Amino acid sequence: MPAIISDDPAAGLTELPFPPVTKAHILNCSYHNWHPKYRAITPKSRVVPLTKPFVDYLRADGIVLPDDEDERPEWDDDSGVFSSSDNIDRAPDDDEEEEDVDVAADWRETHDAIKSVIADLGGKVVPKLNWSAPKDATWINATNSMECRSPNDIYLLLKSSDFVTHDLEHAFDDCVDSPASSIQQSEIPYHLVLRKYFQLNPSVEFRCFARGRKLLCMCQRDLNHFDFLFNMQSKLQSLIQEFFNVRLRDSFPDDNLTFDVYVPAPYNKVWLVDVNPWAPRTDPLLFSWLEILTMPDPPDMVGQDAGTEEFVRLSLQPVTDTAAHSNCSSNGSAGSHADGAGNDIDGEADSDSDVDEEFWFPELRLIRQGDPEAYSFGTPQYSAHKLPKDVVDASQSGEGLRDFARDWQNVLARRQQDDATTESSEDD
Ligand SMILES: Nc1ncnc2c1ncn2[C@@H]1O[C@H](COP(=O)(O)OP(=O)(O)OP(=O)(O)O)[C@@H](O)[C@H]1O
Repeated sequence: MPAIISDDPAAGLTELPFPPVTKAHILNCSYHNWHPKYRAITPKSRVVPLTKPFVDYLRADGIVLPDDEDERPEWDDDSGVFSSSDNIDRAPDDDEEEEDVDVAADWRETHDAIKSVIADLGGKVVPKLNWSAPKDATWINATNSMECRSPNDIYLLLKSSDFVTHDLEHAFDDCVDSPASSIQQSEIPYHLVLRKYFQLNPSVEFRCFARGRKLLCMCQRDLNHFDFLFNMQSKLQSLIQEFFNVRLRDSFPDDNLTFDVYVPAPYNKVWLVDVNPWAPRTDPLLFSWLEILTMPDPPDMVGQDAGTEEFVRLSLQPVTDTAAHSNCSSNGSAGSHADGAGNDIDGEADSDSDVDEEFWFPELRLIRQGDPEAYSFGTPQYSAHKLPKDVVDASQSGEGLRDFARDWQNVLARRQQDDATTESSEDD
């Protein structure tokens, strides 16, 4: 019987066709490893190496915050938020007198380093560990965001985040290296990344996927519909493609990677925000990994692929934003072509004379108005990581961080008691 030949690249696959994920690849995507090389194209940040006692503190159950007179937050009735206040005159309560233990005794230097970096970066920072930011724990922060003004804000976020716990406990999960031959989880050099806080516009954050040192596709990071993006699609495609070719393609140690960029107004410069592993753990957002992994290779564009010179020529061409083609939106096909003037001409046959003016761009997938992707994010993201309302209420009780930790213990104790009561009444 003749073999059945299918055009579907996914036919017959029983699992996602990822190349083996190595620890070296995971480590290459750790902020402290890639940042020194890309410092000039990354928003301002500092990296604080973490000592084992500090990492042990992050790993420990429960949230006990170090006593730091400088940063005791104060509830402001007018603004309805906590505010950091220096030298708040506050008598210790009975509990404090009893527990005169310095939580930070073994990592006071790290604590002081963090404090001084916050000051150096203007007093407001956004933290992350080697790979992950505590995006799932913003509910616990007084600002309801990742903006931190004190070391204790940072500890509270990091210790409440499942994403950070993944960095601490599961960084090498699913890596193929033999356990004996390479670095162990316990030997990972952990670093705290502190990024200078700025008002970041989520509509112009994009996740990009590069395979075999070629940019395959990209999409919005924020899963809402932004109409204006459709008018500047080809400009964004060419900017990000140029950024990748010039800045990352030949310098990143691995052939495959995903990376996040930020393209703020007036949309002529690209910033590198993050590098992520080419692995199932990285969220493909508007794509599926199967779709990305089975996407055909981008064409070898003579000239476009040759390096920076041709890209200067490309970026000097006026870009007609309004000509953005619908094929590059959320249901578009992989890749699109643009002529020398930046107009998308996907799918059109060109005359021979046009051929050397043609450029291929990776697909930029956007959320259209009414897209289901947008609907499902009507509720806050990372909702799987949210906690019960009473825990959230305790965090916002207005009495400060130390009191929150105590309130949380009370909530847990009350829940245990309730459970015990329910069980005993069921037994009856
Ligand atoms: N300097 C900054 N100021 C304000 N917000 C920032 C700053 N840097 C990053 N952010 C926000 O934090 C978000 C998360 O940052 P980042 O991408 O580094 O986290 P991550 O945990 O690696 O995310 P993912 O798991 O999606 O890869 C960014 O999408 C951005 O919106």
